[in-house]
Amino acid sequence: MDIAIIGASGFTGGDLIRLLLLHSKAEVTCATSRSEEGKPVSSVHRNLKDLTDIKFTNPDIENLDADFAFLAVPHTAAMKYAGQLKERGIKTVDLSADYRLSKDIYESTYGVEHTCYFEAPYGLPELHREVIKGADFVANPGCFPTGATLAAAPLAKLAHTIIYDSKTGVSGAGVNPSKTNQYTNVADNLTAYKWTSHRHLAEMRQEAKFLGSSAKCHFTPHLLPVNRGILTTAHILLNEPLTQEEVEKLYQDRYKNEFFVRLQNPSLGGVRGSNFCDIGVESEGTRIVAVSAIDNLVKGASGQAIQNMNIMCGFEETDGLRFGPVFP
Ligand SMILES: NC(=O)C1=CN([C@@H]2O[C@H](COP(=O)(O)OP(=O)(O)OC[C@H]3O[C@@H](n4cnc5c(N)ncnc54)[C@H](OP(=O)(O)O)[C@@H]3O)[C@@H](O)[C@H]2O)C=CC1
Ligand SMILES: CC(=O)N[C@@H](CCC(=O)OP(=O)(O)O)C(=O)O
Repeated sequence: MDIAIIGASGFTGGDLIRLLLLHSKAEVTCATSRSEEGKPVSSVHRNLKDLTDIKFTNPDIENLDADFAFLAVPHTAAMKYAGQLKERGIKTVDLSADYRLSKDIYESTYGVEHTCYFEAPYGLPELHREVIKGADFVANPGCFPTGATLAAAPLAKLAHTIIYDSKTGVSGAGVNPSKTNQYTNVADNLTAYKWTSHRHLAEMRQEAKFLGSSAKCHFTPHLLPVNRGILTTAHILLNEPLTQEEVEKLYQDRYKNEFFVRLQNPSLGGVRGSNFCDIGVESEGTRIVAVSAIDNLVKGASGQAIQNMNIMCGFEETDGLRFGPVFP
C-alpha cells in the first residue's frame, strides 16, 4: 500500500517514516515539505540515512498517487487538504487537532473558523475501535489527551473531579525553534505553562463525557528538559471510596485485551520510542492516583496514527508497532 505523508519534514512526519519502515504492508512513496522540496528525506531526518531514498515534494493532493495519507501538518493547515483527500477517496489519518472536536468547540478553543468541517471518529482505539474500523478519515488524538484519558478511563464514570498534571518533552512543540523551546528556557529547568487553559482540555472533557462521566476535568502541563515523553499524574476524586484491589481489578478488566496498554510502574524511559502506554494506579480511598507514560511522538502521534491506519485497513493492529521501547 502506497503511503503519502503531508508534512513529512517535521517531528511526527519523521517518526511516521521511521515506523513505517517496519510495516509489512505499507511503503512511504510520497513525503511532502514546502521548504525542503527536492532534498532527500534522509538529508533532513539523518536517522533515516540509507533506509529511504525518497525526496521531499510539494504537497499536491490533486495529483497525489497514494492509497493512504497522513496529515502531519499544523492545525488549520490540515483542513486545507482534508476535504480534497476525502473527495479523492484517499483514506486519511489527520494528526492535527482540526477534526478532533465538534465544530463549535473547535472554533471556540482554537479561535479560528473551521472552513472544511466534517465529522470524523476520534482515533483513540482503546475507546473508539469500532467506529474507526469503518472510517475513511480519522482524527488522531492530541498527545496529552491520549495519556490522560487512558489513565482515567476505567474510573471516569465514578469520579466527580479529575485533575491531570502532565510533564512533557520538548518535541511536542514541533521542529521550529521558539522562545519557549529554546535551550536556555528548557535545559536545567521545569516550568508550568497554560496552567488552566491548554487547548487539549477540550479533548479531555469530550472523552470523559464519552465515557459517561460528569466529572469536572482540569489540566496543567509542564515542560520537561527531555526530547520525548509525557508523564501524566491523574488525581481522580471519587464519590465513594475504592480499595487498592478494587481499583486494580477495574484497570485489569478494562485493559486486559489492549496490547498497547501495560499496567506497570510508568516512566518515560520505559516507553521511549514505542507505542506503549504504561499505567500505574494507587488508591487513597476517595482519591485515586493514576500515572501514565507515553512517547508523545509514538503513542501520542505517529504510532497511534499507524495503529489507526491498521484498524481502518483491516490489517493486524500491531503491524509495524510490535517492538520494545529503547531503554536506557
Ligand atoms: N510533536 C508532537 O508531539 C505532536 C504533534 N501533533 C500534531 O501533529 C502535527 C505535526 O506536528 P509536528 O510534526 O510536531 O510539527 P512540525 O512543526 O515538526 O512539522 C510540521 C510539518 O508540516 C509542514 N507544514 C507546515 N505548514 C504547512 C502547510 N500550511 N501546508 C503543508 N505543509 C505544512 C512542515 O513542512 P513545510 O513547512 O516545509 O511544508 C513540516 O513538515 C501538528 O498538527 C501537531 O499539532 C500531535 C501529537 C503530538
Ligand atoms: C511542548 C509543547 O509545546 N507541546 C504541545 C503539544 C501539543 C501537540 O503536539 O498536540 P496537538 O496535536 O494538539 O498540536 C503544546 O503544549 O501545545
